[in-house]
Amino acid sequence: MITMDDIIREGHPTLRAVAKEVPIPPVAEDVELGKEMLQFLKNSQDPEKAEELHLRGGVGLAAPQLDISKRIIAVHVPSIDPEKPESGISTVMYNPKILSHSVQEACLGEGEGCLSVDREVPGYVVRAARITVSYFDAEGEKHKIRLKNYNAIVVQHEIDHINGIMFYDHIDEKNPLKLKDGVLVID
Ligand SMILES: O=CN(O)CCNC(=O)c1cccc(Cl)c1Cl
Ligand code: NI
Repeated sequence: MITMDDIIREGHPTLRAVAKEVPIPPVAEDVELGKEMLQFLKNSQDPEKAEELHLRGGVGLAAPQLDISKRIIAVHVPSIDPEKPESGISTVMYNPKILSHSVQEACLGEGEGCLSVDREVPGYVVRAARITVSYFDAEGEKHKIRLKNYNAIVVQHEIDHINGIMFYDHIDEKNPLKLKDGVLVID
């Protein structure tokens, strides 16, 4: 079971490496890893389990954060609207790839956090508001999906991880709360 002890922190070189593509269909070890990454996210969002296991909450996780330099990410973003269960996303992506993205940009009003960063880094992380992502699932099936708003932001944060990019690389140091016109602020 993955716990916080398995997560490497900033300064560890693996967080700055470009991770390697995995064989498709994923081998058993990579399938198992994906399952454990998704379970970690679910545990981290369960108040009892999170307390019992001392987990910080997370909506995404990338294999490099476990010192595994492979292009595997997991996302578990519950839908905020029970009437629209499809508005959340819960999946493991192998070799995810952003095929295209909107010109329109977006950021989270509260900024972003990272389990590999043991400090608050204030500032807007401006990303594409909408993305089209292709990825392979645990069975080796290819998917092509369009994401927007919070789901799109989270997947971009995770794909950054497999490219050695940290969320604060996107923050304008001189003026972290600067917002260009037209950037959608997501709350
Ligand atoms: O790489 C994944 N993590 O570090 C897990 C912890 N961070 C989050 O869940 C998180 C928090 C805020 C905004 C975004 Cl986009 C994300 Cl992803
Ligand atoms: Ni992160």
